[in-house]
Amino acid sequence: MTELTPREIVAELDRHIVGQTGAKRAVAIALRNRWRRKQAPENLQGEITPKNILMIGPTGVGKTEVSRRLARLANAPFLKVEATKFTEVGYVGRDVEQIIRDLVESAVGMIREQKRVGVQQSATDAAEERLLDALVGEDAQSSTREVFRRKLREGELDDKEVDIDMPETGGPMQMFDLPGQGGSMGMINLSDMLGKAMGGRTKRVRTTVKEAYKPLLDEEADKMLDEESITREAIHAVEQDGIVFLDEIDKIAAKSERGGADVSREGVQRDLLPLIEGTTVSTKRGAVKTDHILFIASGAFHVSKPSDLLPELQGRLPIRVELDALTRDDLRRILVEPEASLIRQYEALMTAEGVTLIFEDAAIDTLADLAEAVNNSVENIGARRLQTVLERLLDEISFEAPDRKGETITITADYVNERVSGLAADADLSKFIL
Ligand SMILES: Nc1ncnc2c1ncn2[C@@H]1O[C@H](COP(=O)(O)OP(=O)(O)OP(=O)(O)O)[C@@H](O)[C@H]1O
Repeated sequence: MTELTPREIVAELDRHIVGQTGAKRAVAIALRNRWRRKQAPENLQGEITPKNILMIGPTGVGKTEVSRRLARLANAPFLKVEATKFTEVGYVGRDVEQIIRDLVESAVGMIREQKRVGVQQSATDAAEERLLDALVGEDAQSSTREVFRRKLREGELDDKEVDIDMPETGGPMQMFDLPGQGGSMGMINLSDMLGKAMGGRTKRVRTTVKEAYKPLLDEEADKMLDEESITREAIHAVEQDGIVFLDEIDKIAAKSERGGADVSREGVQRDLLPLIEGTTVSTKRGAVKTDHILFIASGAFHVSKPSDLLPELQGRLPIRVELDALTRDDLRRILVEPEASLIRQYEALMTAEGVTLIFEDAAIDTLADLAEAVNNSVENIGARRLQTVLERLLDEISFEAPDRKGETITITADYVNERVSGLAADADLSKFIL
């Protein structure tokens, strides 16, 4: 749980996202409120539910990015899902609960990863001991063992064959759905179950030291990780800190009088309601309460309006923030200011080839001008346009880079014009290439 103040959270987000102060402030308050709730008397904590957010703004202006960065900052489980996914053919009501199941799985991955780091050293030690057992036998003199340990660490024994007991995997994972329980809730991993029941069967295999090392390391690490506590912590993280980003909510906002597809859209809204209001979802890892999960819904609302959403849903998304369309100056700043800006990414990629890439200021100006022009003439896809324009600009250099090791390549405005302007001026070509 982060103890950052809203101002500090906004400052952190500023390192990655240009502008959009309203959205940054709203998510910063939402995150701080979580910390505040934890300070409140226990009997009140259950009553304080998150104030969910509705982000309104065109595509590619940073709605997802603000939310994703917030989640990363808070070390919170995060899931992005498109609301329209649930209007598709074959959709059956309860499927929206899959959102929570997926969130739990992402939290399990996150917690497992954190814990693996913690046991890395002991797992390495244990794997080494097992390899030494296989190499010199368990009863060897300690001096012999140490000689082999040194050789092992120096890679001298990589190709030596050893017999090692490995867990029996029993082929591909066998999963089946328990009838009548819906979705993957009833999903049981048979090999897990049988493995546990039989105390984890192993099989002796002959392999090289090098081949054996990684599986042994994983096995030892997993032995040290307690699955139950991973699951428990994951569910706790989802319930207390989870963030769900519901994209394209505007596309399921429609008055139902028109029938057909609209009925299905309203159906999805009705299905989403309990999740947002707070319910308990069954997952294969246990029950998950959704009361304190933060929902950030987002949409462009070009055609529909937030008031076209079901009143109950409107009430559950009380915080409204508008994100601005990106101006030419925003696009220019996005090229250079974020810590992992596209330009820095390309420079790093070229550095890997021994090529130094330098962008002149005038070149960056021209790139911003062109991105804005194509956004205006073809379709406004916001900052995503910078990716297509830069890719086009640099594809030749990217291709040739391995032959240009040691060179410094300066990107000038002329080079930008030469590579991209012609395309940008031709709307038909731009549609395909930029
Ligand atoms: N204001 C911004 N500052 C820095 N980068 C941005 C900004 N806006 C967008 N980007 C970059 O553009 C890409 C698309 O942004 P993002 O995914 O946030 O779009 P979005 O507003 O959520 O759109 P959509 O609703 O279509 O998903 C991302 O790579 C993001 O880093």
